[in-house]
Amino acid sequence: MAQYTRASGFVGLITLQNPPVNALSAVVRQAIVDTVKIALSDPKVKSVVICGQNGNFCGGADIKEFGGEMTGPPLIPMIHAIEAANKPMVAAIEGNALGGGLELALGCHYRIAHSKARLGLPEVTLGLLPAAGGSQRLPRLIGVPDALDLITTGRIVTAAEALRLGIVDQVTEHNTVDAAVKFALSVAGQPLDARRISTFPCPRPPDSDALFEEAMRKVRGSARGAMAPVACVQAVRAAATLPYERGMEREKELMATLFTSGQARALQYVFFAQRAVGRWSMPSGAGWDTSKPRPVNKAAVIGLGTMGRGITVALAQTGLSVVAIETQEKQLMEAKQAVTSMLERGAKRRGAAPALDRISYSRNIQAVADVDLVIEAVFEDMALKLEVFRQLSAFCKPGTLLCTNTSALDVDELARGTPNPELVVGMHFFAPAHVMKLLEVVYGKRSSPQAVATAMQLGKKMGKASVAVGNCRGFVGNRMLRLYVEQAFFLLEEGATPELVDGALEEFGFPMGVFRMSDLSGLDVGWRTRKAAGQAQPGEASGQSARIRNGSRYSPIGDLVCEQGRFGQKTGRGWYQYDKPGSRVARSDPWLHSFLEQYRARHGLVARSIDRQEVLERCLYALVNEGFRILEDGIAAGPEDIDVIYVFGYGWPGHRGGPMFYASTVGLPKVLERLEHYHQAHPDVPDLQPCGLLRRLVASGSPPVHRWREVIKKLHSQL
Ligand SMILES: C[C@H](O)[C@H](C)C(=O)SCCNC(=O)CCNC(=O)[C@H](O)C(C)(C)COP(=O)([O-])OP(=O)([O-])OC[C@H]1O[C@@H](n2cnc3c(N)ncnc32)[C@H](O)[C@@H]1OP(=O)([O-])[O-]
Repeated sequence: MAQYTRASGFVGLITLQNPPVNALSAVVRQAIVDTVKIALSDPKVKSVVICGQNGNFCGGADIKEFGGEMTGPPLIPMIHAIEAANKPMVAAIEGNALGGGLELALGCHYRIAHSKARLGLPEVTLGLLPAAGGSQRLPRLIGVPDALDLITTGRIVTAAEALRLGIVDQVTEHNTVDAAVKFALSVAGQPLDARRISTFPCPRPPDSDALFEEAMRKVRGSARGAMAPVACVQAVRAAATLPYERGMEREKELMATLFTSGQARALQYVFFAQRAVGRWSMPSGAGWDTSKPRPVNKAAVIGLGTMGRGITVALAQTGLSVVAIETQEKQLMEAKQAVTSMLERGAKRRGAAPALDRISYSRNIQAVADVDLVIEAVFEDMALKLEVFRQLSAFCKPGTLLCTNTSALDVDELARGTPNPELVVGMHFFAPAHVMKLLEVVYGKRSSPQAVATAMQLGKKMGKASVAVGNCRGFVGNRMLRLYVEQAFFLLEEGATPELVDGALEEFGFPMGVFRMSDLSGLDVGWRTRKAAGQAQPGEASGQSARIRNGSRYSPIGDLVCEQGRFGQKTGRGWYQYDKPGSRVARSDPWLHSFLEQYRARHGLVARSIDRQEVLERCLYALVNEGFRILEDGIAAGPEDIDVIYVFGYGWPGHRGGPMFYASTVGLPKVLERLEHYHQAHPDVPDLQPCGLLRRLVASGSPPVHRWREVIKKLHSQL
């Protein structure tokens, strides 16, 4: 819908009305076409202002329409008609002007933005490109380098930066529509040819071929197989090398290759999955719409190691007051310095003032007396955490939420150590905590829905993709990861190399394969977990028993490599070798290859040729299978929860949609058949046995992923 009114007697005012973001649905597009016609034929009207209802200009094309047949007037001619208008068309931009919304504004002759407005062409994040003239008009307006940056990254800019770039003509602190109407009156009757961006020559940067080759090299390097960033470079290149009409044809061609691609569907699934996880629920039935969060005005962080420092920064950047507590003087001073420089760097990037004054530091745990929520981030040791929770329960005011950043310990056991277990939840951040977008909010058996609601709301405030999950060993992310790593170890036993396994996973789209990632995070981290679980046993046992734990196959390869002091980048040796400790460039290590041959010989294992397909199937299907078990156990409410966790916390390529979405694109019957095949080949690996829920979904005709929640709900209601 779009409403037409007159403002100040001579200005036609077109207001987009499609809450919550005024997306350009078919109905809205038709209404724009109609109201623009009315305004241009209204003799009283000298100029026209286009704005959005509810302080939001326009969130772009209606993504919900992409899955179906496109109806209604197309965007491109609609915007052309606005640009060709014989009366000044002024866009009054409040809130968001994104994608087709910014393209609509670029079709106008002038753009007035509120200082809090956000502008951008994020289509690439949806597996698309700006296909309503954005890839042709933006380079003509702001130049190729800045347009390339915005279009290939999908970066959203503030009004201040948009003014500096030349995207908008004016920024106002006051009512934007009033300012736009006043401006529209001031330009009434002025010539417009010089304001029609599509007629602008596109400034050709010196040596533009080199610039585009460099841009292409860069996006291919970071895209990890994603098609859209590459198409975005090609579209902007068309703007720099072709006349506008031919550039628009090229834009259309490129968009056609993307629009129906699996990658675009996967990224749009991730977009809606991110919104779906915000509508969280617990097995009790309580959820986002029935649980009111408690207000959090002041928070505390206990333990200022790497995680504690990142969490302190993430909290302070929300505008909250934070008490940062570390009992050791030296660590406290070091942490203060680290937090200060992280805040200053972040503020510089955002062009804002660092929130240094929001943080107070203390060595005394009693400083938590007036906070609303505490996040504990001390060393991963149950006895230590229980002691901290005991003290917190003594010093915190009634009702203070006690959150733990543990990544592996039992949240219920921690809660049992306090007088109010209903106030205890896990807030599992990912390193670096002020950068990584994922937050697992872990509810225990006694956690109150209000505690979960509060943690989820705080997560959203920190800009996190927050996912509510049940308490179990490894929660969701790490629980699935164990199966993925285990298969990688087994593949080494059977003849693969770290290079082969990592090559297959990186070709799939992961930023790093399992062994390069292990070298980065430190092999000793996993070793400590395996030792704590009683799996890793010292020394080199030989024979079958060395490779069996609790009746199942176990690979001691990782333990044996650690016993050599090879912990990865930090020791300069791990699965790969590095020039020196701390360096990041991995090189194949002949020592590791001969170690693998000797290991196989000692255990009577014969290496066989393994291809990339088998690597993918074993590592990814084992992880997916555990995902189905997690859904079966009710630890995660739906596939979207698992997929958001893996895309925003474990480097799963967004253009593959996440593990559960990926399984649905491969086809559940295929995943089931392959798991049965590998379980038959490896009967000593019970985790390869297909999960009952997977069998059930296949038996019920493999419904599309967005319908799995129903099947799961029915399954749980029958239990
Ligand atoms: C031709 C052209 O070149 C191409 C092809 C395009 O234009 S492609 C499209 C390009 N546009 C985008 O990429 C912008 C996408 N949107 C956002 O980034 C954010 O939404 C937001 C604008 C910054 C607001 O954030 P928010 O945190 O305030 O609210 P929300 O929870 O996110 O959103 C509130 C509700 O609105 C829904 N929604 C948001 N944007 C939408 C859109 N463009 N289409 C359809 N629904 C949308 C969203 O699913 C949610 O629904 P529900 O969950 O309540 O049912």
